Amino acid sequence: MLPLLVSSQIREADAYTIANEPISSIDLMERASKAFVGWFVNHFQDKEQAISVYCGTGNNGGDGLAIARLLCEHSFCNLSVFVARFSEKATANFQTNLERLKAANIQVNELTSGAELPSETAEIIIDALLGSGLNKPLAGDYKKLVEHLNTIDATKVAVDVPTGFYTEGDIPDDATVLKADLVITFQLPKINFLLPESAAFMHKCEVVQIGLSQDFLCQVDTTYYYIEEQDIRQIYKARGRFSHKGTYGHALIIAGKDETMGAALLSSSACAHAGAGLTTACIPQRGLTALNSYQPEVMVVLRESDKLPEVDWDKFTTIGVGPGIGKGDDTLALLKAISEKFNKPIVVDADALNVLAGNNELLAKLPKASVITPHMKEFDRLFGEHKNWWQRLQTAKKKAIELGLHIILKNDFTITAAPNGKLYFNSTGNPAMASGGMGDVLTGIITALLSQTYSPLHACLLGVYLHGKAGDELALPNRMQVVLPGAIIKQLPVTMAKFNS
Ligand SMILES: NC(=O)C1=CN([C@@H]2O[C@H](COP(=O)(O)OP(=O)(O)OC[C@H]3O[C@@H](n4cnc5c(N)ncnc54)[C@H](OP(=O)(O)O)[C@@H]3O)[C@@H](O)[C@H]2O)[C@@H](O)CC1
Ligand SMILES: Nc1ncnc2c1ncn2[C@@H]1O[C@H](COP(=O)(O)OP(=O)(O)O)[C@@H](O)[C@H]1O
Ligand SMILES: [K+]
Repeated sequence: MLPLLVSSQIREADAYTIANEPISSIDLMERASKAFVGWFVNHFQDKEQAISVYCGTGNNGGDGLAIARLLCEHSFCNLSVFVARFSEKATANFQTNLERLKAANIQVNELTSGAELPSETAEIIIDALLGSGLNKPLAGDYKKLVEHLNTIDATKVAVDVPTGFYTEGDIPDDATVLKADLVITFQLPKINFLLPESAAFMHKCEVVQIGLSQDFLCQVDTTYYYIEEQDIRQIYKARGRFSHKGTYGHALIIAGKDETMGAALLSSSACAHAGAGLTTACIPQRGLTALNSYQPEVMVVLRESDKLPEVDWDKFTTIGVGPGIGKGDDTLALLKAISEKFNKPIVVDADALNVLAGNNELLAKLPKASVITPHMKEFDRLFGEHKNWWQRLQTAKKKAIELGLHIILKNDFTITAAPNGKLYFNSTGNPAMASGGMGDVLTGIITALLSQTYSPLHACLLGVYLHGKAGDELALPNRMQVVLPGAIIKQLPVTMAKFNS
C-alpha cells in the first residue's frame, strides 16, 4: 500500500533518495521535470499553443524552469517564462535551471514586487510558483499574482501542488490558492488532494513517478495509506475446493421498517452477492413478500416493532445492523441486546448509528473490533461537528484507537480508520454512485466479508474497494452519470471474479 506523506516527510524522501541512490539534487529535479513533461506532451499535443510558465524562486520554480526548457526541446516554442522575484532568496537548483534556460536562449521575464502584472493571453498556464514548500498563507505579491492568474481564462496546470494549497492540515476558509484544472504531482498524491475541500482548487490530479527511494517509502512511519488494486489482490481469498456454504458463514442483516424496506432488501441482497454462505434478514412481517420476491435466497427472522426479535444469536457468524431500521427505542433495545449477547465483530450503519449518537456509551460496548460506516453527517452526529475533513480524519483516528472500532468514513475517497491508528484511503468509486441506498449495499458487502472470516480490517478495505470498483466498472466505460445500488449488487460477483486469477 502506498504511504501518503506530509510535506516534511516528502522533503526527507527527497533527501534520502539523493543520499542513497545516490543522485544529485539537480538530477532528481531534472527527473521530476521530465516526468511532468512526459505526461504533458502526451496529453497536450498542439505545439503551437501559447504556454506561460510562472516560476517562484524555490525548487518548485526550479522545476518550472526545467519544464520550460524541456518543452522547448519538444518543439513547444510559443513559450513565455515568468519568474516571480518577490524575495531575495533562491535555491541552488533554481539558479542552475535559470542558467540552463538562458543557455538554451529562452527569454525570462522577471516580475518584481509591486510591479504591474502582465496581461496574459496564453491558452495554458503552468503554475510553478510554490509547491510543497508552502509554509504560510499567500499574502502580498504572491496573493495578488495568484488572484490575477485565477481571473484568466486559460487551462491551468500546476506543478506538484497548486500554489497556496496546503498539502496537509487545515485549509483556511479564506485561503488564496491557484485554481488548477490539472495537477501533475510527484510520486504520491498529497493527503489533502483526497479530501473534498480540494475540489475548489483542482479539477483533476495525475501522479507521475520520479523514482523516490522505495526503501524509504517502505519503512516510513506514516498514519496515512492509499489502497490500490495490488493490495486488494493480497487480501482477496479465492474459494477453495471442497468448500460449502458453511465455509462462508451465516450473516444476519437486521434492517428495514415498513416505509424503508428497500434498505433491508438492498443490504441483504448485497450480502448474499458478496458471498456470505447463508444470509438471514431480520425484518418486519410486512416486508416478507417483497424480500421473497426480490431475493428468495435470503432467509428471514421476523421482527415486531415493540419487542425484541427471537434470534438464536450463536447461530450467526456476524451481524449487519441499521439500514432503514428507524431511530426508535426498539433499535436502541436491539443494539443493547447485540452488545450483551454477541461478541464477534459486526457492522453498524445508518439509523443504528443515529441511535448510538444519542447513546454514546453504547459505542464502547459494541463487540470488539466492530465496523461502523458513517457518512459525514452521521460521523458528526456521533463525534461532534467538524469544521473540515482534516479535523474529521484526526477524530476518526483518535476514536478508532479509543473505542477499538473500525470507522469507515464514507466519501469520494472513503477512509477506513483502524484501531491500529492508521487511516486507509480507498481509490475506487465515482460520482455516479451518489444515489440513495448505496451505503446499504456497502453494509451488506462488509457483513458478507466478515462472515467469510476476513479480519475486520481486511473486510473494510476489501469491501470498500469492491463496492467502488463495481461502480467504476459500470459507470466509467460508458460515462454513465448514475448507477443504482441494485446494479452494483449484480455486478459484485463479476468484480470479484477478476481477483480470482
Ligand atoms: N530535489 C528536490 O528537493 C526536489 C524538489 N522538487 C520540487 O520542489 C518543491 C518544493 O520546493 P521547496 O521546498 O524549495 O519549496 P517551494 O514550494 O518551491 O517554495 C519555496 C519557498 O517559498 C517560501 N514560501 C513558502 N510559503 C510562502 C508564501 N506563502 N509566500 C511566499 N513565500 C513562501 C518558502 O521559503 P521561506 O520564505 O520560508 O524561506 C519556501 O521554501 C516541490 O513541490 C517540487 O516541485 C522536485 O523537483 C523533486 C526534487
Ligand atoms: N462521488 C462518489 N465517489 C465515490 N463513492 C461515492 C460517491 N458518492 C457516493 N459514494 C459512495 O456511496 C455510498 C453512499 O453511502 P450513504 O450516504 O450511506 O448512502 P445511503 O444512506 O443512501 O445508503 C458510500 O459508500 C460512498 O462512498
Ligand atoms: K505549483
